[in-house]
Amino acid sequence: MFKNREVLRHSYRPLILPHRRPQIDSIASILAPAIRNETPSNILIYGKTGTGKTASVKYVGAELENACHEMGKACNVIHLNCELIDTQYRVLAQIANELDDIESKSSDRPRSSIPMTGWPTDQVYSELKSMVEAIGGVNVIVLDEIDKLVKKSGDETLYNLTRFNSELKNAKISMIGISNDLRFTNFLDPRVLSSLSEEELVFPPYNAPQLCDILKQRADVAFADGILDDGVIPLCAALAAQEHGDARRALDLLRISGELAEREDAPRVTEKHVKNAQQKIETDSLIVCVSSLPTQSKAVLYSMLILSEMNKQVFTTGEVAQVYRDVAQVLDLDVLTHRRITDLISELTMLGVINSRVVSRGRYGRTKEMWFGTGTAGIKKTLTQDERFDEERLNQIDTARFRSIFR
Ligand SMILES: Nc1ncnc2c1ncn2[C@@H]1O[C@H](COP(=O)(O)OP(=O)(O)OP(=O)(O)O)[C@@H](O)[C@H]1O
Repeated sequence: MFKNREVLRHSYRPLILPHRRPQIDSIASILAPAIRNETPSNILIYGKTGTGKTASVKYVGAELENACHEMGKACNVIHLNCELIDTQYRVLAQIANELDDIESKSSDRPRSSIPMTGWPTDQVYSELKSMVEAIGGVNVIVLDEIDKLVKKSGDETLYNLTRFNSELKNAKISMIGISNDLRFTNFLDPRVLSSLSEEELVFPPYNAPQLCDILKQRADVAFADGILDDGVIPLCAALAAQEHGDARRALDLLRISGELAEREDAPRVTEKHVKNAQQKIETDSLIVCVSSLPTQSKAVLYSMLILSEMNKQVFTTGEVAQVYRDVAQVLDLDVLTHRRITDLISELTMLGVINSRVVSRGRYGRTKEMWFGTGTAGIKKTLTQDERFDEERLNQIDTARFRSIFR
């Protein structure tokens, strides 16, 4: 089935990125001064998930390093993922480590010894400064998922990095921030924001024909010849285009469709495999979402499961609240107010764990009705894997009583 499955993985970096030429050209022209040993403007890049931001920045970064290398100019591009590196200390230490790795290949300068924890931040900062100064040239620091850094540690790191240039004589620093959530800019000091966003670029979502081109390019290398039915790529592209034009989702759909076909020894990948792949992705993400819920939300959800196991397809907030009180008691949780339960139900709806609608009951006012969209087996398994949802305790809930109330 597969010639090279790795090509469909997120980590694979294609040599050509269809439909990103304008964005790539913009980044390249903003970074071009590095070739003349001048400081490029800082860039803030924004776009929904899977719109090729990271891939495009890495592509231009590699081209820039090559071009500078050929012209004998010093230039380093350091790419940090702030989901993992989310404190000022780690950002500074990681930049130092990466510069070390790059430099140790081309010079016999002794390696820096900044540990990943332990030093006062001031010391890390001044060690990094002397290191950058010794290396010289232009250093482009890419802070991918920059919103995570700001959320965790505020804007101090960015403030310090933006004032770096004024303290350097022999070297230059420029920054690229990448994010799919612009709300983080509300937490930035206006001076930091204006410095970080000297240039701003927006990556629009891909539409279905564009996703088709991206998938075709990867599929040619990934799959054995003629193994994909004609409708497979257009269907993956259409489904991912509905999902805010996410190339990562499109690639996942194509890879999982192939894996499902392979597992059942099918001769070809068909549209049926794509539909099953879509369902698998949705179930998997639902399970990840349920497992990360706070305990009280899990208790509310468990109450809904009890109702659905009584063959109640649709239930109301009042019914959920009634069952919840018993669930909370057997699990030794504080019993929340009706108001809080209503809030948690709204959150579960927003997360897509349950469906709900508000219905009018004439002179009795309005009430919320809710129901599960997909099967509940995965949700139940995930909830009962939480050690606080002890089976023995849950068995103490008097479901027979509810059966008689809610008949
Ligand atoms: N134009 C493109 N051509 C080929 N592959 C692409 C293209 N755009 C994105 N991809 C692929 O889609 C996946 C996601 O892309 P990328 O990581 O660049 O998205 P992103 O916008 O940075 O997403 P996030 O905000 O979630 O980090 C990667 O595997 C990447 O190779």
